[in-house]
Amino acid sequence: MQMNKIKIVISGPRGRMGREAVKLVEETEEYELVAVVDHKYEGMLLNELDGFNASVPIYTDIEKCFFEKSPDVLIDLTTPEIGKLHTKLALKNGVRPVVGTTGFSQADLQEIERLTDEKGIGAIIAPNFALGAILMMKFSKMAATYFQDVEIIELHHDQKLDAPSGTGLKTAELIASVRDEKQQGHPEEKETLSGARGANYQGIHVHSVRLPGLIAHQEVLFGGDGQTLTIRHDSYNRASFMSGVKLAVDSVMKLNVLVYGLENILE
Ligand SMILES: NC(=O)C1=CN([C@@H]2O[C@H](COP(=O)(O)OP(=O)(O)OC[C@H]3O[C@@H](n4cnc5c(N)ncnc54)[C@H](OP(=O)(O)O)[C@@H]3O)[C@@H](O)[C@H]2O)C=CC1
Ligand SMILES: O=C(O)C1=N[C@H](C(=O)O)C[C@H](O)C1
Repeated sequence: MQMNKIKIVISGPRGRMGREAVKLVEETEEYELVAVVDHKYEGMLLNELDGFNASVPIYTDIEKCFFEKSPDVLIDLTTPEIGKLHTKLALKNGVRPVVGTTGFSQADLQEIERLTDEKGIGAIIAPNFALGAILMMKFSKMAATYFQDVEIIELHHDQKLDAPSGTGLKTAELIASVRDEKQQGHPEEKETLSGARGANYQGIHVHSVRLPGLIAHQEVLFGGDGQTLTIRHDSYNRASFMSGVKLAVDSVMKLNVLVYGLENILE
């Protein structure tokens, strides 16, 4: 009996994450890569570019791609502005988005949720696909019920466009959901150098480090009476994100709502 494959379009295939996602889709028997979306190379085949084997068309017009290829799922790994646009266009065209792209605001998430509800199809926005990072966030939320004082340090490569990272922000949101807002540090503390205390999400300070040599890392530091607890996760390559991409693609086919964060579907 012939299996119905999940038809997938990847947006941002030449990027650091996009290349890994192309490999994942090619290597997964139940998936079919039907096209890719880029902002250049219209009309070419992906395997005409260095480092690719897949003989699928490259589109620069995502709606034309959806119309001609009727995919089930869009995997978006682009930039904050393009990722938002692609997610909305996917939903408007009945395609289920799996979004790794970060830099979405609360207003963006609300608009996307409104679209999923209107269309009755699922979407997944995952600030981090790495299993260990999802556990780091879950453990941090758990620890925050015992330790109210916490600071987040996220560390990334220096080509990253958004700060704080999607993971840093999501971690702050999860912690804030289980603790009362509080001001940390001395009530009269003053920054003598602007930004010294980092960004502030409901009293949680988030510090963003950008350096060559790094990939994706985060420490969540909790302080209590005479003790600290540090929860740390490190991604040393982009393959670390791919089992989460697969989980998201498989899950989105069964959803009819927006899921923001893989912690909501990880069993
Ligand atoms: N959720 C997760 O687990 C992870 C999320 N990310 C996020 O994924 C996103 C991509 O990261 P990364 O791969 O490192 O970034 P890259 O910069 O390596 O890749 C982005 C790609 O998108 C391309 N692009 C730009 N505009 C368009 C467009 N209009 N249509 C299609 N493609 C376009 C870029 O092309 P060009 O280079 O020519 O501009 C580039 O090839 C980021 O938002 C990052 O934060 C990253 C890692 C893990
Ligand atoms: O840009 C990256 O590289 C990453 N982005 C995501 C984020 O903003 O949290 C996930 C991971 O940290 C890598």
